[in-house]
Amino acid sequence: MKTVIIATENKGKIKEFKELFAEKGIEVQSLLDLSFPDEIEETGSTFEENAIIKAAALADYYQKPVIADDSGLEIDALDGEPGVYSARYAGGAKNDDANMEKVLENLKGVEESDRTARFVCVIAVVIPGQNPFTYRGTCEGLIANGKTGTNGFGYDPIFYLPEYKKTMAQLLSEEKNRISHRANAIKQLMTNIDEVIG
Ligand SMILES: O=c1[nH]c(=O)c2ncn([C@@H]3O[C@H](COP(=O)(O)OP(=O)(O)OP(=O)(O)O)[C@@H](O)[C@H]3O)c2[nH]1
Ligand SMILES: [Mg+2]
Repeated sequence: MKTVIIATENKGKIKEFKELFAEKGIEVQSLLDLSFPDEIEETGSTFEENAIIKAAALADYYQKPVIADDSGLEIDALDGEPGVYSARYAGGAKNDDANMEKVLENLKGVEESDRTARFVCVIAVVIPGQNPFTYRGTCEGLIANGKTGTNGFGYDPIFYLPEYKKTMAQLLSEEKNRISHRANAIKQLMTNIDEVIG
């Protein structure tokens, strides 16, 4: 079976990458399967920069093609926050519940029509000796007034999809994997996947 290395330690992302790549008969190896020795600092100011930083760190070390996902939530009423800081919005350790509480607090009193937001997923591909390239997928929705649903990860319980009348966390994984920002970016990546898995 062909294998692709993904420079992530986020279990929610890994599950979705495994599901979406399994459909193509490709196995996924993540930072949870490898013994990469360093902590990767996400010092970029865009999803593209951070995704390239993560993929390049592993591609340099293993001398193999590597992909990475940098993603997050952009809320229009908060000028695009939490954006690249989505994982650590409430500070310190990554805590999905604290992050969602902070978003809900910051949007108190904001009317439904002004609660527009999108998930963004940028996938970077770094092949040793070549210029990196990226793919960007998005998914539009609204920030709900509270949390609903238990599937998915991150901000999914407060991300409402008017078309489905459900939050992202109420969708089955098959449904999320058809419409999500990550699914959208992976679809674009698949057009070039032979280069990445050699
Ligand atoms: O509800 C959500 N559904 C999603 O589908 C989703 N995708 C991303 N996010 C949020 O954005 C952060 C990414 O930050 P991020 O790209 O730096 O990843 P991370 O730090 O969690 O792991 P790594 O890949 O860097 O190892 C994550 O932690 C989440 O809070 C999502 N939230
Ligand atoms: Mg991260």
